[in-house]
Amino acid sequence: MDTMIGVIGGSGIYDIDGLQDARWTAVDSPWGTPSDEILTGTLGGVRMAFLPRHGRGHVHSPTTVPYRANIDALKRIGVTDVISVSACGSFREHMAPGDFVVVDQFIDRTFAREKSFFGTGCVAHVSVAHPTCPRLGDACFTAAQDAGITIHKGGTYLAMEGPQFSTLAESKMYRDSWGCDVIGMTNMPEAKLAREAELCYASIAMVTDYDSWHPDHGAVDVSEIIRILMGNAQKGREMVRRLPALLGPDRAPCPHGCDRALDHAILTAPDKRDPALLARLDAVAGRMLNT
Ligand SMILES: CSC[C@H]1O[C@H](OP(=O)(O)O)[C@H](O)[C@@H]1O
Ligand SMILES: Nc1ncnc2[nH]cnc12
Repeated sequence: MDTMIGVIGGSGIYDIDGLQDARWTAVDSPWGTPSDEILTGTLGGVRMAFLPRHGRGHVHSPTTVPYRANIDALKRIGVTDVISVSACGSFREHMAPGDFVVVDQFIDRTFAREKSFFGTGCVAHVSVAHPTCPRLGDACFTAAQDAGITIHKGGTYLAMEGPQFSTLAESKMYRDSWGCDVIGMTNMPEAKLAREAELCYASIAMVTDYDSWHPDHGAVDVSEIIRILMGNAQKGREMVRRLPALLGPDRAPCPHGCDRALDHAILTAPDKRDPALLARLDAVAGRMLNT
């Protein structure tokens, strides 16, 4: 199978550079309109796809990002591996603004979003015990180190609904009681949906601030976030540029089974399945439903 690296760019990242044969293409999805057109091309002989999570011009809020359409559209055009790059606040002194974190766990506190491709007429339960792909995360870690970025391996991301930042009490609870390392508003349900779509998913959190717990930093200040974000975005592009050489054009099955997540997940009996839902699942779950 050919590798196709899909990059979902968060706040501050609305394109990537260096792609050969770059073109923005509208992709139709039965799950709605994706956040924007998708920028496709090749980098070092590997096919690439880039989707700005909030759309060019930052149109979608964390709540209204069309997460299902985005993941479906990426899978539909052949993406095999998804790298999410996101701005985040930090709960750890040593994860400083400007640093990157390879996220490997999440606590999902979002509540106003569609979180599954499945439902009445085709019920499925996938495991998200290990919600990210270590193979992909390791490649990002190496790429970032090669680019001279300070990057931390492993971290728990608290996904909040937003759009407001946390209260001081919430910030302290997430840090002290819940053991979270970083906080953002978008990686859930994105990571869960990627797993349902059998896509390898790695999340790189780019620290912009210390949220509100830090005694020396006080409240989160968007103008300061934007300033840090500009530097982070350039570093994020440097990391992405190095990924094709590390992942290569030929893709073996994922050693962690991300691409087989649906093997034992679908519960609804074949004769009870809703044809309309099955039709919408053509890209996400076609491997399981067309047999
Ligand atoms: C710009 S501050 C808040 C905003 O930034 C993050 O977005 P993304 O995860 O897409 O980089 C955060 O989750 C909030 O949506
Ligand atoms: N402190 C914070 N909380 C939530 N999302 C963020 N994105 C960037 N900084 C953040």
